[in-house]
Amino acid sequence: MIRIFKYSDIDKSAIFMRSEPPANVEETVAGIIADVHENGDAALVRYAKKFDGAELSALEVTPRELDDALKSVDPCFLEVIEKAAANIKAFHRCQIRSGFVLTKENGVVLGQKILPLHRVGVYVPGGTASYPSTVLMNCIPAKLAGVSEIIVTTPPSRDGRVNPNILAAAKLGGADRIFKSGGAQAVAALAYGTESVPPADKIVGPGNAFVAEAKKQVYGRVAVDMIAGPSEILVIADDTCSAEYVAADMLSQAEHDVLASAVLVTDSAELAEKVGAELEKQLPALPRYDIARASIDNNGKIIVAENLKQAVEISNALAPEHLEICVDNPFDYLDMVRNAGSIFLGKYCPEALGDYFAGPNHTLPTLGTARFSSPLSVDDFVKKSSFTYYTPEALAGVKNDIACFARKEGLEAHARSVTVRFDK
Ligand SMILES: NC(=O)c1ccc[n+]([C@@H]2O[C@H](COP(=O)([O-])OP(=O)(O)OC[C@H]3O[C@@H](n4cnc5c(N)ncnc54)[C@H](O)[C@@H]3O)[C@@H](O)[C@H]2O)c1
Ligand SMILES: N[C@H](CO)Cc1c[nH]c[nH+]1
Ligand SMILES: [Zn+2]
Repeated sequence: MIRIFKYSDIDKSAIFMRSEPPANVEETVAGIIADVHENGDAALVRYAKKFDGAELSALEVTPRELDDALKSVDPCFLEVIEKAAANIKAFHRCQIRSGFVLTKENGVVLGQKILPLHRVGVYVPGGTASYPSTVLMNCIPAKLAGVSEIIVTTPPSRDGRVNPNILAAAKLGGADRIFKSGGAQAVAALAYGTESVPPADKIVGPGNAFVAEAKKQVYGRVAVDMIAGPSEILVIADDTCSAEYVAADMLSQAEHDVLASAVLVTDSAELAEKVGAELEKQLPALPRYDIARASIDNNGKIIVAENLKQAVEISNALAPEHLEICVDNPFDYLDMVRNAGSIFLGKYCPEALGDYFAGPNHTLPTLGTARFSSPLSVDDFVKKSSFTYYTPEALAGVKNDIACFARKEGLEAHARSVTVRFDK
């Protein structure tokens, strides 16, 4: 049963506490990373057996496997992912930035170049569900940025294959190579490289607590996008909302993971009770009942606030991955939102729209990291270089300033590297 809190009456730490990851996740992940670093492919094959129940003879998906899989995919599904891909492309195309050049009258030229990353690893979750949508959400912005090589890695199913729908999305999204490896071991392979898996410059994509922890641990050796861990939804709703819709939206994220979190913040004690009852009504019909049940019981919350302004403040403090503002005038509240990965406005904007179709990215910061992280975007797949050009006359005009600055730092060689050009 979900817990209902009255905001004014309770200890705030109970509200702001996040779900605890499994015990020893840090040590487990550190051990797996060290093993993959040392033993390469052999460790990946061993973990595929241990965690995914798959006996692998090769780690990479072959062109033949890809072709066979594509033939087996439902043609209606192919049409759907093509429509979704078009929406995702249209949205992310607006994120493409070009460099700039600043020229001054004295001949100085300054500028910034934007360069795509060379090789990117995309983690596609596949433990308890399969996520072709994640393939599109990660490969499309990488492609638009101009990444040269996109490596997808995802857990194999027990028969040693990759779900054909994932392969179809990988083909559509422009993935260059696909590997059968999941969890912390896949992240380690992308960070260090193995005999089969080439090391990536950056690892992107969401995953469970093991994947999120592994990305934290390899950060520095490679770049990572963000902590995109177990899914979260926070719904702000008033008494004009349908309890049925609100409960359905909460369950849509609860079903991802026992560690997922679904929260309702409302100014109506009546809606709070109704949504609590509605969750109980809808839960038993879900095929992923056990996961959603555990998520709602352990991490679900309904918070009754004094008014909707306070509801937005509570949401800002929680910094959820997804925020739904289910009221009649949602745009009235948009400016007050400070921390949220992706915001869904109005009563006909269930979060699943964003998971699959609308266009904005669904790889989003979790665990309160929306305070400082952004949704995955084209920006994640580029880096910048700046450039500077000075004429002799322009350098002469600033030589004394630079020499003065360098000497104040005690760096005589810096000063001389400028003045030497004018010593004769
Ligand atoms: N934040 C986002 O943008 C976003 C998007 C999509 C999905 N998600 C999240 O991705 C996650 C998907 O999780 P999943 O589990 O289905 O797939 P997953 O691919 O993330 O994890 C499966 C792998 O976890 C590893 N693992 C499982 N138990 C382990 C253990 N005890 N010790 C070591 N490793 C272990 C195994 O290697 C397994 O292959 C969910 O939490 C979902 O909420 C987040
Ligand atoms: N809600 C997930 C992000 O937290 C994304 C997703 C993919 N498929 C379904 N949902
Ligand atoms: Zn989802």
